[in-house]
Amino acid sequence: MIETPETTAAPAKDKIVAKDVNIYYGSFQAIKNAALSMRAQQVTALIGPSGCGKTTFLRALDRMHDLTPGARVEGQILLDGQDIYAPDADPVVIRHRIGMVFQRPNPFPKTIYENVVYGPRIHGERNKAKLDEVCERALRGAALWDEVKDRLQRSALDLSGGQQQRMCIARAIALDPEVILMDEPASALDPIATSKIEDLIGQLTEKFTVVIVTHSMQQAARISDYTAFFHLGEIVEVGPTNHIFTHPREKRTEDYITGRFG
Ligand SMILES: Nc1ncnc2c1ncn2[C@@H]1O[C@H](COP(=O)(O)OP(=O)(O)OP(=O)(O)O)[C@@H](O)[C@H]1O
Repeated sequence: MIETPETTAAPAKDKIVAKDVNIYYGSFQAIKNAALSMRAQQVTALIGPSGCGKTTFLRALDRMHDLTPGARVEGQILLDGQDIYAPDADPVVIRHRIGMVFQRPNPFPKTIYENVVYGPRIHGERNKAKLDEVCERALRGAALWDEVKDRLQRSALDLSGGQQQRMCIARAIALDPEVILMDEPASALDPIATSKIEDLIGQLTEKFTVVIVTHSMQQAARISDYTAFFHLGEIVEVGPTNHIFTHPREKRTEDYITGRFG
């Protein structure tokens, strides 16, 4: 067979694949039969109206529901083909490979340095030179090094909200994860700090796979490669972001992106 350029081009590899995922809080079903492939070193945005299940789905991707009383996840979530819910899968290892950044910056009441090296320290790293190197690399990766390099021993609580959020991203990077999950990481920030976070997310895909929940369709359009539209616990439509925003297949997606509901 003569191969066309389409068949020879290497498709982006799937990093996380969710199959037939159902998530319950007690008897309430928050996610229904969700299926989604999240490509390696791409940004996948999860959008949809409030309460549609975006955060619930995101938290399933690193087994955070293990910590929620009454929550139950059914189905498969494959990380590089391995089910993270398999009986022999270790949640500690999974959370090492998949980092999470929350909606509000959550610095610990410690120095900037201690915040960033927190993960490597609790995983047993004691070597000061190694920790210094991790700290610098993570802060550079989070585009914060130049702003804080002269005050690493000052309290992280003295940083601005936007700096705190980039420091939280540095704290996630310090563990050298493969995937970074972000739950509306810029929603508590002003437009300038938001724009810095958005620029940073673009740079993160040089190394990491990013999955981000956002309320802002403009933000999803600016920063993501793929977009999944959630509604009432279902993934209604998923595709390349420019396609979803210009040629949605489903009426519900079109109604949402044109502002008819949500
Ligand atoms: N811990 C919980 N216990 C019970 N129900 C919950 C819990 N967390 C979320 N829910 C419910 O699950 C549904 C989905 O919530 P979720 O937070 O995932 O939505 P969302 O799309 O992220 O919303 P938002 O955009 O407002 O943050 C909602 O009906 C919510 O009330």
